[in-house]
Amino acid sequence: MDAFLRGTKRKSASVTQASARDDDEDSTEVKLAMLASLYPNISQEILLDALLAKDGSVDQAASSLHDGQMESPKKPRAAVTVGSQTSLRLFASNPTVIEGTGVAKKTKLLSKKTKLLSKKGTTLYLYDPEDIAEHTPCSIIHNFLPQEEANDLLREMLEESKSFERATFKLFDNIVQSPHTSSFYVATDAEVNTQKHEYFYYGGALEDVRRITPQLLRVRPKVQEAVNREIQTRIKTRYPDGKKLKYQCPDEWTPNAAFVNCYNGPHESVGYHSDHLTYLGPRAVIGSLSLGVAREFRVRRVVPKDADNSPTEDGDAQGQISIHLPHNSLLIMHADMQEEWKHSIAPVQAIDPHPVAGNRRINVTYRDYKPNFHPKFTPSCKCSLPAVLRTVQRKKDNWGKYFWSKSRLSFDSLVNNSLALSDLFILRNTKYM
Ligand SMILES: O=C(O)CCC(=O)C(=O)O
Ligand SMILES: [Fe+2]
Repeated sequence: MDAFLRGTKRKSASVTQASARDDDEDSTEVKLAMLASLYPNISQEILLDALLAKDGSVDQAASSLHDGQMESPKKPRAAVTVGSQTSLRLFASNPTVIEGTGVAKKTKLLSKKTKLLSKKGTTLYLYDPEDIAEHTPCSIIHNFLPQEEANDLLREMLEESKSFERATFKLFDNIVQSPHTSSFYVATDAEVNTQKHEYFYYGGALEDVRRITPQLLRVRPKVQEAVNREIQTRIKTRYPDGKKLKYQCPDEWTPNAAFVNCYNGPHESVGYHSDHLTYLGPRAVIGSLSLGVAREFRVRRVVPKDADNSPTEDGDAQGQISIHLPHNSLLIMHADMQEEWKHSIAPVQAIDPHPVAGNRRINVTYRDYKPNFHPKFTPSCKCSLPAVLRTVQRKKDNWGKYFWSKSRLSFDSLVNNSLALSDLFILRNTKYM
């Protein structure tokens, strides 16, 4: 397997296209990039296995690789196919697999009351919208658009993606490239200009910002309507007392920007991350439309640790869940996703080609950039670079609190660079309470 992050020694190169993802101290992508720069000849898959085996510790993974403890996996990993659901039986404490295994058949996998558990070190595969809503902070709508509309958007984005580039960011002296290509779309020329000159993503400005295309525009109100409906359902059915979460914006979700990702072939991917909150604000909701080749969207909860570094819940709470994302499905990442979970698109050995897209998957993430998180309100750190809005994910003390952190041009220690640790944004966003 090709290394999916390429570390190229280019000391003087500037960061050309940063990412909208929040590659924080615990980002798998950054850790993999560090390992890849230490072991450029070892495949991404082995590096990932080493990281997982050492609970995400780069140091320990590096020494196990150095000592030759990690071997190439003997068996290739399974391809993403739309076939039968088998894994769920391993995880459900009282599984009731009722019917159906085919591509198009709706498979009712669990009775509603069944307790579903993911296990540390294994992956729980979910296909059914009810299961997904129950066990993750996401909901999914299959066959979201009329078929022709989905294909029109897919064709348009396949054409656009011919000129997409890999996001790059700087890691030590290396320029690291993202393992897929992307571009960013906003509504007006003025917004294109503002995005290029005022917004700041992971140490750099976006160079490739485009005006929204006819098909992206056509689909946008449908996404808006569906996402707002799903938000209300989520609030009523899942949140404590049927009330929105603390800090969740009460206003209608209004998509005004879209990141579009293209994954060309089975090895293109994106590592575990949470999305940047700096311009979306706390409790961000994202509408993510998948087109073309079906891929797996993997999610896992981030369980905070005590002061003595022991997890506050048993390890299984962090088990990986895989959500199947077929062509024309709309996944909604709800308000508890970016703060408490991480997500990724895993590389696979093989894919089922799509009749229109061939080996490509297009993903459109519609986002609501909030006016009161405009860059003019973003505080700067001492070195006068704009700060980044983050939440405390790992430590039980202060867990869930928001803070403005120094933006890292290189891989610094996040904690030492924090500007403040407080609910400070509330000062100007009281309605979020
Ligand atoms: O491709 C996907 O489904 C996810 C993309 C993603 O996580 C992102 O753009 O931040
Ligand atoms: Fe993301």
